[in-house]
Amino acid sequence: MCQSPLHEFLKGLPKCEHHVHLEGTLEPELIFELAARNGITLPTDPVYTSVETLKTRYEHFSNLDDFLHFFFEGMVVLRTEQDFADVAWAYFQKAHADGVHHAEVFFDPQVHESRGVPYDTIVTGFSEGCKRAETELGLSTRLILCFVRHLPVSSAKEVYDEFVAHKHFESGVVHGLGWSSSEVGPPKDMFREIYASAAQKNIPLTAHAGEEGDPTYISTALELGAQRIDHGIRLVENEELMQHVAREGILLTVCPLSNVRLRCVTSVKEVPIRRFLEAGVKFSINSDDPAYFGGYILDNYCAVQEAFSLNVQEWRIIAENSVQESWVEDSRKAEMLASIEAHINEYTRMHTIAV
Ligand SMILES: Nc1ncnc2[nH]cnc12
Ligand SMILES: [Zn+2]
Repeated sequence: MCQSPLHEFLKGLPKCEHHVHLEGTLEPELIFELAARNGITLPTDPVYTSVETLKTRYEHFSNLDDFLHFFFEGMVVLRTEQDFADVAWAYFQKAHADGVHHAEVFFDPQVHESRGVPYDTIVTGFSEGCKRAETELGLSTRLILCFVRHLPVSSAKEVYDEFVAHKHFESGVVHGLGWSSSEVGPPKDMFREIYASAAQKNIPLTAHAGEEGDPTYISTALELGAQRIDHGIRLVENEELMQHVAREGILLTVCPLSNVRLRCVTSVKEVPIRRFLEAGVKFSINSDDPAYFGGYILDNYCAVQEAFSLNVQEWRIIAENSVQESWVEDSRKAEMLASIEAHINEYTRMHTIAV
């Protein structure tokens, strides 16, 4: 538990998570359990000797691609609909305990399909997990299908065609599209055609950009139609672009503990939280791949508090922007805004009495 006097306040603060990869919530314990259940032999690398050796290796990623190697290796244990549903359900339970009211979650079908898992198995399993979270925990959820930058565009196109053929956007099974994986290297605009087609269908679009890559990765994503930017911390390197992002109310989905583990920054203090607040840039705080980065969403909120000592008013701005920029209907936003108001009023009342 964090030492901040605001810990209880932060725990109860209604949260929206906009940046978490369901495959990144696969805890080492579950990797070993699913490997046994599915008769899968894990790599012979000694880091797979035990849960402990794997966790220790996760503490020493050298960069994004070093992490991605383990991220893609870990997810091979996901084979059946039940596996996908189980990992999602395990995440939603943790998110609920951390005060998440609404979760928008990524998944990478191209990677699973490339090892022979059918599109239907992946989407049906994950969406079972979402339905269960809605029914049993009262969470609202959104699935966001991510294209990956380390595989050929042709494989992204195949997945996009399956998504269109299944009418998964129209039926609400998949709510939006994103891109992720290696940032620097592949062409910045590799998904231009897919995003142009999706934009025509009014599908909400996001993109990982400005995590390791410079601000031109962000401007390219916006040019291609992204309405939101995942990470985006390098936005501060371009003042003009930062003003544009602030003016347009484009949300950044910031992931502080991820940035530290992947060495994009040396400590949470270097994540430009204050700069964004001062410039009026909207952002939410998220966990990215919590099973790999040492913390779920509340740990990220607490790390931000320890680094920046924000006040309740600043947390109100963050919490309200997170709701306002969620991809959810207005009635749900109104409910969550009311919960934030009630939580802050209660905290203020208790605090006033205590003083
Ligand atoms: N932090 C991250 N950046 C890019 N792609 C990812 N896929 C999972 N986590 C990611
Ligand atoms: Zn991510």
